Amino acid sequence: MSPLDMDPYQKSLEDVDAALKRLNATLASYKMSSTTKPAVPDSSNTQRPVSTSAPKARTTQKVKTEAKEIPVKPTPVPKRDAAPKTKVVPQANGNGNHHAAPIPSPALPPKPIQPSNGHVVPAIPSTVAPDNDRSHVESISEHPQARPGRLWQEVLQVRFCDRSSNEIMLHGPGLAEMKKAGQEADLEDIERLLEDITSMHETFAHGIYDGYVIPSRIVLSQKYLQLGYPDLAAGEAYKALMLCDSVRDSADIYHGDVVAQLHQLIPQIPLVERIRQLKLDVEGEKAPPTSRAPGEDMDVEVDVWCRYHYLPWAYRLLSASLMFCACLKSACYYARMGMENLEKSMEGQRDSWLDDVITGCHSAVQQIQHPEYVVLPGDEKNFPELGMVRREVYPWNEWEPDRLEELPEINAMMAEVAPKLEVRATELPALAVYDDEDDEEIPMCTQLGVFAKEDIAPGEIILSETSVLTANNKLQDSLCDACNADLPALDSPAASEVRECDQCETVFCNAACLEKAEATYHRATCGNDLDVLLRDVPPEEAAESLYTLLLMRAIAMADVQDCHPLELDEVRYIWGDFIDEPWQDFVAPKFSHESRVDPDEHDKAHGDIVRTLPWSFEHNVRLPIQILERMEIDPFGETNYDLWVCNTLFAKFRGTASARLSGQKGSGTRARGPEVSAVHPMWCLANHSCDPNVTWEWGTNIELKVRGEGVQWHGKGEEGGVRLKREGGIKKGEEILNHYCDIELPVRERREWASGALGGDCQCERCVWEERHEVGAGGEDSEEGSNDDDGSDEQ
Ligand SMILES: C[S@@+](CC[C@H](N)C(=O)[O-])C[C@H]1O[C@@H](n2cnc3c(N)ncnc32)[C@H](O)[C@@H]1O
Repeated sequence: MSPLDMDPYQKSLEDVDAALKRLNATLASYKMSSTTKPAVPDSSNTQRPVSTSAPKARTTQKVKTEAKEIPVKPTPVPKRDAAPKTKVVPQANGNGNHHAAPIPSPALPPKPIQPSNGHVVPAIPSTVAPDNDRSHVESISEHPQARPGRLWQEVLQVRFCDRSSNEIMLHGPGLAEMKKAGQEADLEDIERLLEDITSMHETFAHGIYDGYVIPSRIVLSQKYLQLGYPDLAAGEAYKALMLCDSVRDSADIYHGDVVAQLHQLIPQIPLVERIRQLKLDVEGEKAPPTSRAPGEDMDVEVDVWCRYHYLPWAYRLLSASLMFCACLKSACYYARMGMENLEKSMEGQRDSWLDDVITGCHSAVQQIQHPEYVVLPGDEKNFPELGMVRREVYPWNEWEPDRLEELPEINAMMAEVAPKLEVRATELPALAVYDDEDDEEIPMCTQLGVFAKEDIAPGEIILSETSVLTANNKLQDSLCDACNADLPALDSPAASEVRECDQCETVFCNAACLEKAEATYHRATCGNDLDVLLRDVPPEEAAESLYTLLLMRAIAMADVQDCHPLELDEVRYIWGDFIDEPWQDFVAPKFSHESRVDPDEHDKAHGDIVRTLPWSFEHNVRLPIQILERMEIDPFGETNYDLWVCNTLFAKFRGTASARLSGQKGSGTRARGPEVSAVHPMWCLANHSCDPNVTWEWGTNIELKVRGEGVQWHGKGEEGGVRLKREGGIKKGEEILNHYCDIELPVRERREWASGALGGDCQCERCVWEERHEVGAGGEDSEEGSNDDDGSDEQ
């Protein structure tokens, strides 16, 4: 067959193969000559790029120090008896080239991708099933998975610097600004970005190792950033950084997979560029390769592409995204790491992005004027770390149910715990978007509420629910791990009922709780030391860590029950106080120098969308990834636990999880923040009022009890010298009104307490009246509340 008869694709493959062979020969000769040069240090030289480990030690595998790596925990041996699902848990392997036998993903038809030329081309196909040894990969024609499609081209084009001129390129190919940066965005741009994000999620979910392709993570991070999700962008950039880190460390659990993916990707980059990069590396002696084993020609390239293109992008995206999310301490930390890395690799070259991030963070700190929060301008280690991000049903979230359509299912669940109650749609003030300074009418929204199906007498318990979606941050085993009830005293008769897991000694209040735990979550957490991540935290972090512990339990439940975490009964019907703003109002973020250095511009990186979800790098990125790793769930390959899923879970837990101080009642000990928390999915459908008709109590079960009588408050008026109040008991059709705060407090304190759960200041009749009258009376609210509420609990 003459070359003219050949299919042009086949022809180009052969050309590339021939060129590769020539390249290998050239490389071999370079290597021969370079071994004679004493100036080229070996892989243990001081040029080894700094570890990207987060401010705290990263994974369960090892703690890295500057001088040496100290193994602290052997690779956990798989211990679950349940068959693995679609996930593949990477195994530590020493040489980095062998995988645990992967269970292939179910064969899903790939989604067609619309390329820019308008022709429908096949979707990015999944990577072919890996062979056991991929270190020999040298020829692109052996790897027919070269992927067509615009998106894959973007992945292939990720570049950071032009190494021939030693200059930093102004923009990576994926970070072209939207057509109308700084203005209402072009809907076509948005649609394209959303399609791309969804396609990438699908690729990560169904391609066996696609989650390990570093530039794919970078492109996804860039796309999130363009759509005003710097929180999600930070998550992807952090993952890219972890993967880059693993490339340089052959003992890292991800090393084999990441290197294998780069072996497959790099041959798809134009040969002329590959050769230029390699020649610069070999001739330049600027930054000798670090992770190459003898005879591994391809690893030279892997190292070069990682170090000069992927790693700098990961640092840029991570530090800038964290700054946009007001996590200033970690933004500075990663910007400085990025600078250090770049200076080593590129002879003192500086990156304006990273410089801007440092400037932007310092300016932001100077703007913070809080009497209780004083940070010295240069004290980066104490910069603030908590921001707010968008709280929404993400456009690609297919798990959120239409609760109005699924009312029959919800009511079937309600009937099991509260036979006299039913769930219905109701109109509520939309507090999260209401600004009472404006004095405008409060916008209303349709949500769910709980109603009586019949007349109910005072004192009756109308709902009794248990849940294993619980958490406590006490290190001592004084609570049942499943229901979080206090364990009986050792000398009490009930002590004989207490049970222990025979593998890990976790304690349960009785055999039923042990059984329930085993069936619903315990296998995922048994013996993997998850407690140490989050328990016994300082009081100021207690509430935050409880939400993360709830997240951990939800992940364990989904893993053991083999479902998506957003599908869990305990989670599915919970409303996360999402704010769905129309995309028409979205303002395309700018990525200019000004938008980075000026803190007033940082908010605009969120697309001018209302933000109500508290967010921190530690609790929303680093800890969730650590939790997954400890549960032996692959954070790169298992997309059910993506960081957007974690954000959605956090949104659902905030405002619905009940919390209490365990064992504090009358104990006389100093309060140290909430220690126990739980999500009861039916209980939390009842709305709040500061004049409630029920009280609640939480021990083993959570219970709603009908009040004997209502709260006495001035606004109810008087009749014949007697103050009026709500009658005891509940009439058929009446709404069940719970309370999310201590109703004996004055209005301002009640509002402050409940605002986290309500999304804003309570506007119930009592609050509105008391606020109005308090103002006239110099803020005094001397009214006495009913004692019917036990006041011991909080939500
Ligand atoms: C625990 S859930 C209650 C059930 C919720 N309505 C639903 O549809 O799932 C708490 C959320 O309900 C809404 N909510 C409850 N009580 C409210 C009130 N008095 N005023 C305004 N919104 C209320 C807030 O959006 C709050 O975040």
